[in-house]
Amino acid sequence: MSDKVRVCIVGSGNWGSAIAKIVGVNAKRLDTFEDRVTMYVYEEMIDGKKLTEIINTTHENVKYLPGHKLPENIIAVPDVVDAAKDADILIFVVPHQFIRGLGTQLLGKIKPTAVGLSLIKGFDVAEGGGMELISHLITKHLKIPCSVLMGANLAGEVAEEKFCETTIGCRDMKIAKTLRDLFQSPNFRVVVVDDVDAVEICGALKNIVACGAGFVDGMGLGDNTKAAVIRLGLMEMIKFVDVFYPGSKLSTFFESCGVADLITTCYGAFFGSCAMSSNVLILFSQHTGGRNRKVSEAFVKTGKTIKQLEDEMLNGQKLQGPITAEEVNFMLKSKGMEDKFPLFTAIHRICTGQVKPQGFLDCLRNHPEHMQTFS
Ligand SMILES: NC(=O)c1ccc[n+]([C@@H]2O[C@H](COP(=O)([O-])OP(=O)(O)OC[C@H]3O[C@@H](n4cnc5c(N)ncnc54)[C@H](O)[C@@H]3O)[C@@H](O)[C@H]2O)c1
Ligand SMILES: O=P(O)(O)OC[C@H](O)CO
Repeated sequence: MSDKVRVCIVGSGNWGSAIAKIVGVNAKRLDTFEDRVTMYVYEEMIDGKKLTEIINTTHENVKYLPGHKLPENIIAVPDVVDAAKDADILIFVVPHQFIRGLGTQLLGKIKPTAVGLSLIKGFDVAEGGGMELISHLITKHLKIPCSVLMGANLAGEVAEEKFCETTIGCRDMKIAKTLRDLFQSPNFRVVVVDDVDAVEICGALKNIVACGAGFVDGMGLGDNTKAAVIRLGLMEMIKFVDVFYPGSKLSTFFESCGVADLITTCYGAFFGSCAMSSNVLILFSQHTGGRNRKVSEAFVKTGKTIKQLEDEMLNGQKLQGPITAEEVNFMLKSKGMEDKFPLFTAIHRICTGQVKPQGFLDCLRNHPEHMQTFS
């Protein structure tokens, strides 16, 4: 790369907007980068005004990250090609179901020397029952190398500048420093590793496990049960990487993208507050944390479908866990391997109404992890 590095953020949802706060500040602060950072915004009308115009005048994404100012050098652009065509670094951060469509629009329209960085947690279903990593899909379609950034990073907390860590899985260590510098801040600490596929798979699979954690909360089971879900989920994540992407390192699962992301997504903060009314103490409590956990808890408590709850609870934000479970199941089924990943399989069946949430306990009880044999 020569001259100043130009950056484009492809996506402006909850995470895209939170990361724009950090990237915007760093691009302005560091001489290496061009100040102006473009952000592709999927255009929509909010109270009769275009979201891009609102962002460019008020510097707030009032729909997906209300209450937080974006740096003024973040420029919202409604056309993805206009936003991306001059960029040296393309940060992909859209819900994974939209990446194929955007890739098609960008084909042949970006700099051939550009590099990609995917913050997208999910998979793509390949023809014939296989699955493709989103970073591989970006490389295949756009002919650019693509690294990944995944971690225990609830967007709201990152936007509030609460301390956290993240993991960059970098394909080419020559650009590791540039990528690290673009994201690192006092409260967003970056560790770069070279085990790229495992980093990405951790980010995608933890969303399935988060649904399991939500079921446990919905059924009123305790923290011990949830810890079992997290542990069995982690074991299936490790096995998944071992079987389908052999050669990865166990240490990657101990980075922010692994165990730490599982914990933050499956727990989330529990906020309590109280008030006095007619001498009666009223307690209010609210679970925040990950959307997958939250919606899955409501799924058990209300009996509504995941789609209904996504529409009702998330104001346009998108769930990744249930569709990732479906994509993983599609592949496991086609390979006759559903029983090797019983937790992922049960979560998919519960999300799609094939099995009642109460059936999840049977899955935990009968998990192969408990079927030791002794000679
Ligand atoms: N939100 C988080 O806390 C968080 C943290 C880390 C990683 N992630 C991951 O980042 C990715 C993006 O998540 P997010 O939270 O920024 O998004 P989000 O859930 O807020 O999704 C909404 C976004 O999708 C856009 N959109 C809607 N329809 C579209 C279409 N047809 N084409 C293109 N875009 C469309 C909306 O305009 C909006 O920008 C996901 O893979 C997610 O798992 C999210
Ligand atoms: O809100 P979720 O469940 O999509 O999770 C958000 C992030 O992935 C947490 O790291």
